[in-house]
Amino acid sequence: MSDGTAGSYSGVERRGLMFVLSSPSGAGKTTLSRMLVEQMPGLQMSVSATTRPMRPGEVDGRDYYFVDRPKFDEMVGAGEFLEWANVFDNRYGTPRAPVEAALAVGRDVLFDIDWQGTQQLRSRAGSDVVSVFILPPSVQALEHRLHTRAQDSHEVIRGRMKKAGDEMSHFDAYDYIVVNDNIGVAFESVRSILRAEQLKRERQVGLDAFVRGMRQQLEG
Ligand SMILES: Nc1nc2c(ncn2[C@@H]2O[C@H](COP(=O)(O)OP(=O)(O)O)[C@@H](O)[C@H]2O)c(=O)[nH]1
Ligand SMILES: Nc1ncnc2c1ncn2[C@@H]1O[C@H](COP(=O)(O)OP(=O)(O)O)[C@@H](O)[C@H]1O
Repeated sequence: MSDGTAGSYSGVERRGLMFVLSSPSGAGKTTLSRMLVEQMPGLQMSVSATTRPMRPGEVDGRDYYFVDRPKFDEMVGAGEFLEWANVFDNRYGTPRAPVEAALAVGRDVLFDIDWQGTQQLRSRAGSDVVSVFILPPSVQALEHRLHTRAQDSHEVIRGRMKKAGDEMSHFDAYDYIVVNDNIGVAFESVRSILRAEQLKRERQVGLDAFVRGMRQQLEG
């Protein structure tokens, strides 16, 4: 089935993009990421490595690669990360190889990373990066969501609420801002952003040849 880009008609691949979602903890990026991967064909989630403990229900290799600090540092030393950062006293990094493999075949990659990682990706990949910052509708809603997720201790939640303001202060470095109040509305916004970015002229490699071919047919 065609995805509606010229590439899928002419046989020329579309240029893959790097789609980044960031937000303060609890604003909904994991939920939105899962919905996107389920509903957008060809979108691949980047699975990060982290030194933080696994939460109930998380699966190693699906949600994160859970590694200890020496292993993480070894990966840093071997240049295995596209970017990495310290977040909430733990380390998080994006493994380079799967991202490069996906982009090489024109697939889009979805990243759930913080503002520091987004900045690093942007400085490496420039206009191939599209970034969206997710805001909660209110501080009360954010705190409520962290408690109802029920996966972190009260102390951890307090720490994350304290850092939410810092994370939010970086909203102005992002291309798009979505307030996640109603999840269906927020999802539709994020999905539309991705779809529009996929259709950007500069991402559709081979348009010249495609249009030239049709013009020749019309003239001949
Ligand atoms: N720079 C960077 N940040 C990451 C990476 N993976 C996750 N994060 C960020 O680390 C923060 C904490 O993530 P997590 O422990 O899963 O908590 P949650 O945001 O409450 O679900 C979030 O802001 C994530 O976006 C990564 O590979 N690199
Ligand atoms: N729009 C929303 N309305 C109500 N609850 C939400 C909404 N979006 C996400 N949640 C819930 O809030 C909690 C935190 O969401 P999550 O996606 O884990 O956030 P993050 O990945 O940004 O930390 C989860 O329990 C999730 O089900």
